[in-house]
Amino acid sequence: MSEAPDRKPGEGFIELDRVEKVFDVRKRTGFLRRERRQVRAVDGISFRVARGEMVGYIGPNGAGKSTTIKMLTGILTPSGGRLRVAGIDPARERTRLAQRIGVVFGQRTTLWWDLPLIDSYRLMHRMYRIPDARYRENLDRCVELLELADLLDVPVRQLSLGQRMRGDIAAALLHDPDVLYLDEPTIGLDVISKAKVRAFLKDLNAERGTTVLLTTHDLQDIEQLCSRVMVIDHGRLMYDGALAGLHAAGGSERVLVVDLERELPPIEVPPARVVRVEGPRQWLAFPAAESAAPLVARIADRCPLVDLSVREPDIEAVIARMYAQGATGGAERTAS
Ligand SMILES: Nc1ncnc2c1ncn2[C@@H]1O[C@H](COP(=O)(O)OP(=O)(O)OP(=O)(O)O)[C@@H](O)[C@H]1O
Repeated sequence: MSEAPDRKPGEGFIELDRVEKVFDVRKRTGFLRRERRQVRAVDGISFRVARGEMVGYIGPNGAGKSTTIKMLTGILTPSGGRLRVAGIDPARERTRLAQRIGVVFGQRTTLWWDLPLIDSYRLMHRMYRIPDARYRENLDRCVELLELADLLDVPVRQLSLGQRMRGDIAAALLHDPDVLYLDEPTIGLDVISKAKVRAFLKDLNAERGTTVLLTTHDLQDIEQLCSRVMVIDHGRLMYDGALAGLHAAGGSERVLVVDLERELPPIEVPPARVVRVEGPRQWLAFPAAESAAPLVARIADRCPLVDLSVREPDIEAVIARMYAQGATGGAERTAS
């Protein structure tokens, strides 16, 4: 990163202090009647993210994730509280902040639909006034690591979802941002594309110290990329800590699916338990916070194993269980 840090070590690079966002919504309730209602999308959230951290920001639909990200980019102005990114107030200095942040919305593209990919990059080169040498260097690096060389002359509308996503990630990084907001970057991607995107983000964070805030419904994104996860629901921060702690708080389980050479009685490998058997295939539930490797080794030791896969719990289920157990007190950090 070329710019000097704005914050002293230990201070938050992204700082939210009791941030709120209230929307006024008007709903037609009769021929001439309209009802005014307030939606508290973000309800007093406080957190700090240090420079170089990679943090997952998760929650059910409508929890307030996108609203938070929009306030962090300056698209939306908070209704209350204090918010700073790299020492900048996003709503007041949106243009200055734009030089420091990159944003990828998985469901939308920032690329020009009808233009070849490279033309979008050339336009961004000018829009962000990126020095030529820096643009070249960043572009070459992204093209190599995101495997974009054969795609540069292809119009964006002809790219597959996975290709387009890699193109979008490169676009967000050409100006060397210190912070990257990723909103569902692996949504709809196949296993190979997901792995490529995750590997790239990991390298980016390790080599450049880019601070990453990641919104996703895919727990594997979090597991592979983030040491810390924040859970938001109804606009409030419900959990802030390690993913393992979240699993433990919700008592959530993963499922190991094993294909055996032949039909066998249910395998006994506590604490895992067989939850389903269909011919030579068995499903074993085990605590999500534990590694699958020792379990697989124990099964392979005593059964003729042909194939296996691990199914992750979905985020909604983990959060629902966390509520059911009233376990938010298990958070490693204090949630507001
Ligand atoms: N511009 C708006 N006007 C009125 N209400 C809004 C607006 N934007 C969001 N909301 C409401 O604020 C709440 C939070 O929405 P938000 O999009 O932040 O949730 P989310 O966590 O990103 O959900 P998802 O996972 O579905 O994208 C929802 O109730 C939503 O309907």
